[in-house]
Amino acid sequence: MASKQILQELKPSQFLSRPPPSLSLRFFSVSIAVDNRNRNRNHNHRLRHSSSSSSKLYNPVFACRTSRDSHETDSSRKDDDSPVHGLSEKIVGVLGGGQLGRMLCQAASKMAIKVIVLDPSENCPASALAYDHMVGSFDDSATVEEFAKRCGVLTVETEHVDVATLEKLEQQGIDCEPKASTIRIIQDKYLQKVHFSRHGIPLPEFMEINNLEETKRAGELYGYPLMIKGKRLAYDGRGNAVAKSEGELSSAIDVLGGFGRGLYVEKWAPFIKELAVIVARGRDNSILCYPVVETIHKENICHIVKAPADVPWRIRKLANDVAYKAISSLEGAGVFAVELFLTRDGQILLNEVAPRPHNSGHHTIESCYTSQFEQHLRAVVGLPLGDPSMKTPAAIMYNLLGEDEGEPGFKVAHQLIARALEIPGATAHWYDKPEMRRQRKMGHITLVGPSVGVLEARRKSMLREEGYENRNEVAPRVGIVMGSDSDLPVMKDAARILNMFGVSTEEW
Ligand SMILES: Nc1c(C(=O)O)ncn1[C@@H]1O[C@H](COP(=O)(O)O)[C@@H](O)[C@H]1O
Repeated sequence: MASKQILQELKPSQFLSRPPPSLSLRFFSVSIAVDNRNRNRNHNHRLRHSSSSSSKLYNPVFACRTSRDSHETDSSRKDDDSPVHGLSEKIVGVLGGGQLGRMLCQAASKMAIKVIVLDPSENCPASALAYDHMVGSFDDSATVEEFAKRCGVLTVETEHVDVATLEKLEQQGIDCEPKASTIRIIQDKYLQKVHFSRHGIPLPEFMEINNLEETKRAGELYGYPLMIKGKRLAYDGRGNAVAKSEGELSSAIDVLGGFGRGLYVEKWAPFIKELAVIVARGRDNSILCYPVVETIHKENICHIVKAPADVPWRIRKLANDVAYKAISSLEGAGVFAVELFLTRDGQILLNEVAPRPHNSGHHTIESCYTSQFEQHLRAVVGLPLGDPSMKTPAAIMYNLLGEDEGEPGFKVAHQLIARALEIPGATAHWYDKPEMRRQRKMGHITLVGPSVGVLEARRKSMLREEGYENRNEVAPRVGIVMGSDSDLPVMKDAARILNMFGVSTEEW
């Protein structure tokens, strides 16, 4: 297990060995590393991984604060063991240390809540900001058990964790939020579908497939295109394949790794928009929903999020109701993301749920009174949930996906960030992943401002998309207010005309 000290030694040279392409971004990266080194020196906190630390494990606050050297004096040890006085004394253990873990750490620092992460990569995005980082696999039973002993509450930033161990730990009294039962249901997308259909949540039709014959029968029943999905370990588009005809079934199944990995099919949902709702549940079972957003995917990966979604009030209400009902059927505290399809005929169907903060909620950092990350921490430690409403009229989140491998990829991303920094209302988030890969989520940019239309123009200008060089920010949005039901015929015609001219409307 690497100690923080080793990481401190590694990080600066790692920055130097990969010269960032622009001076301003170089400063950006280095300043974070330096801050962190100072912070760690001040706090002098490290996980002790030997069994000798077990005498302190009953107290999660003290468990992480073991003294640096065996020859330290009693008084320094006493100081090390003094209780923390953050907004919660619980140490939050997070399985996974990717960008979601990193943003949890950022939110935690505001409240002086201590977050420790378990992640196999020594320089994972959360490592530099976590109170501590245990280097190890969140899919390895012994490691998860060892890690859990040091936490007041255990949570996840990825659902692809060893759930059997979480169940065992819960039986031993370890507090997991959300509950292991929830992770078990969600990490298997087929089980997820079975669970939600049993709870009356509207879904695309689906069925398990074990061989080509069954898949062909599903194709006859549901028609084409047919969506084929892996049950487990599917994320960021990996694990989904579309067969446009019966002839494409075999190759789609091969792409997914064959029937051995566990597959199921879904009837193609004729959606006109993809929507998402972040839902928070506190330990007291109180539930709050964030505003409905529209998500735009490219090659199955989230690309753009628009908040609030430009859909009629009735659709927003329906989306909220479905999301609320779905999350009510699961156990445990935290934030959950509910991804939805809006179909041509105005139905809302559940696509899938994540038991953690989610890409569709990144905009909340700048646009909502309580970000999804702060909310998740509040929920799992048992603080009151915060206000999820938007404090800006609109937000757009744009993912910085790897455009190229290695250095050329860093260069493209950093050039775009440099342009984003000149846009009013823009905030750049860079996850500090050591390796650049095509389509990998490397960072994101959030734009906040007066309307989604204005922000869309700013986003396009940032990307230098054709026709937006002059920052054309005219994008009207008309509110339709009815005094009484008798206004309906007139208002309906007004809405139809506005729609004909591509002017977005909102009914109040
Ligand atoms: N993108 C997702 C998903 C998902 O989409 O299912 N689950 C977790 N994450 C975030 O991505 C990181 C891994 O990112 P990389 O694959 O780029 O290393 C996780 O640690 C979590 O923060």
